[in-house]
Amino acid sequence: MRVKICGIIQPQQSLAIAALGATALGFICVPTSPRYVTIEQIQAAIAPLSDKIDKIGVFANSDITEISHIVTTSGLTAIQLHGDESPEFCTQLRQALPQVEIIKALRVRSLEHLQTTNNYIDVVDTLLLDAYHPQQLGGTGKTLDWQMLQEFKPRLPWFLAGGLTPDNIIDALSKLHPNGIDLSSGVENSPGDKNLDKVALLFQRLNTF
Ligand SMILES: O=C(O)c1ccccc1N[C@@H]1O[C@H](COP(=O)(O)O)[C@@H](O)[C@H]1O
Repeated sequence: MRVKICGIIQPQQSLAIAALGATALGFICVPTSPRYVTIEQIQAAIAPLSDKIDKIGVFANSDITEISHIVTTSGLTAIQLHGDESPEFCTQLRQALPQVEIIKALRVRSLEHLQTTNNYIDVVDTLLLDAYHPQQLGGTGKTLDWQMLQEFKPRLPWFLAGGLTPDNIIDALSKLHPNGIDLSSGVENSPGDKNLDKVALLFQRLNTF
């Protein structure tokens, strides 16, 4: 299972989190986020990492020129689209960056809204489900209604996100079977400052599951 730790700012934490077992690290490229990182910060955080670690840039409603510039200059290997990007936008992004994994995040508002993931099946590689928050785009610590996801079995691999912590992860995985999990605020001291003890506890619990 893929394990993504998102919202990393400090280069030394990226290496430590990869060493603890993360398969993917996420970097927030959304300027309004308290976890926002510049291209230079991403380069510094990525430099010591092995090629086996996925380096995912998180964007929300950015244009293709900007995404392409950040991805190609920073060394990111995947793009997470966390805004209101349409399937047509994803198709155009794929044409611009054919080698890069595209992950479409959906901030799920309802069971009906969840069905919109069907529109992305042919145009992205991976789906990600996060909780809806009326004021914030992500990193909210809010959990999804896991019961609502019981029947979610898309044709694409998917990440479960939204309010996951070392304390609720086993409960989540006993109810749902995502291909990956994504944690941010549930393993940090303050926005962007990850708590390495919580990350270690997460992997300890995952290893016994
Ligand atoms: O973390 C942020 O600040 C952020 C800002 C804008 C878009 C997405 C963001 N983070 C994403 O939020 C989810 C879940 O976070 P949490 O575990 O509930 O804190 C995750 O996919 C992050 O990539």
